[in-house]
Amino acid sequence: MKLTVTNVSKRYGYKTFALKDFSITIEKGILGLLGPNGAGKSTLLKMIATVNKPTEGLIGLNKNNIIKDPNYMRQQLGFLPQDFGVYPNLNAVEFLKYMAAIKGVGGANLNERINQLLVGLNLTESARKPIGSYSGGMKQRVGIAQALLNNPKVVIFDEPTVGLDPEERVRFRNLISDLANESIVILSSHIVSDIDSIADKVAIMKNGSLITHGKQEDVINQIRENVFETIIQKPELNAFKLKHTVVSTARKNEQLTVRYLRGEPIANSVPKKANLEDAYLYLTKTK
Ligand SMILES: Nc1ncnc2c1ncn2[C@@H]1O[C@H](COP(=O)(O)OP(=O)(O)OP(=O)(O)O)[C@@H](O)[C@H]1O
Repeated sequence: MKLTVTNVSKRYGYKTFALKDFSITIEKGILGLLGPNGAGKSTLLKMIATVNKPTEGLIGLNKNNIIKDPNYMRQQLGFLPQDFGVYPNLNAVEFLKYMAAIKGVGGANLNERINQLLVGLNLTESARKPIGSYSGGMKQRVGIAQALLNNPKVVIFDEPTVGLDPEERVRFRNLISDLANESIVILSSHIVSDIDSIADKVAIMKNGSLITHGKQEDVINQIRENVFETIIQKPELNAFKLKHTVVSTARKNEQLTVRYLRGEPIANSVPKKANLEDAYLYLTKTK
């Protein structure tokens, strides 16, 4: 399995470039796609999922041009779009059967597959209730289930963990880590903690461009000497933020322990081991 995005641009109207000359090669495993709002993540994922077309460039799957032959991708694709909608009057089982029919998934194993997904996503108790009565997180889990119905070889989740509580996030991680042995799994988020414990590789985007792409440890290594901690007085925080990118603050009485990314080094700072959150902020905010 090899997905290649080559010099892809997407322009909306005359001026807005959602994606600019974007290239990436994606192989089996989990890729975390990170970027702030408007970076172009959804635009990229929709084009890979063949529901939007590039203005320029090529997208290929195993050397097949999927812009010309979208069905090659569609046959092996599972997609959870960001704005996924459900039919509120159907229950989860009915909805999954409906989606299976549309995708052309059938056969003797369908009921068993639906059952597996309902168990894997903790939906069995509510499976016979109309989806309209579900919480946002439950609807999202139905969306995840429909993406996995056809045992896809390319799985695209656009912001899959939106609305999921911590326990469900863990469940989601377990579910997709098995998939990654055989498939390309791409998940987008602007929340680093959704990605760092799960993704083999990460790609960081900003303003329609790829800033970096690689194994997590290699991306983190790029900024390894730029993370510091220091203690300041609470009223100093705003002035401090003008000079430095602050990753986090912890309050201790009137003092703050501040984790920050180096602009200019300041006295009494202690170097810290960088993590993916630091790298993401460094690469998207300080450049
Ligand atoms: N249909 C459209 N028409 C015009 N502009 C669009 C359209 N879709 C996206 N854009 C613009 O393209 C840019 C990238 O949007 P996109 O939704 O791909 O970003 P994103 O990284 O997914 O952001 P978010 O995290 O907010 O979902 C934004 O400036 C957005 O306003």
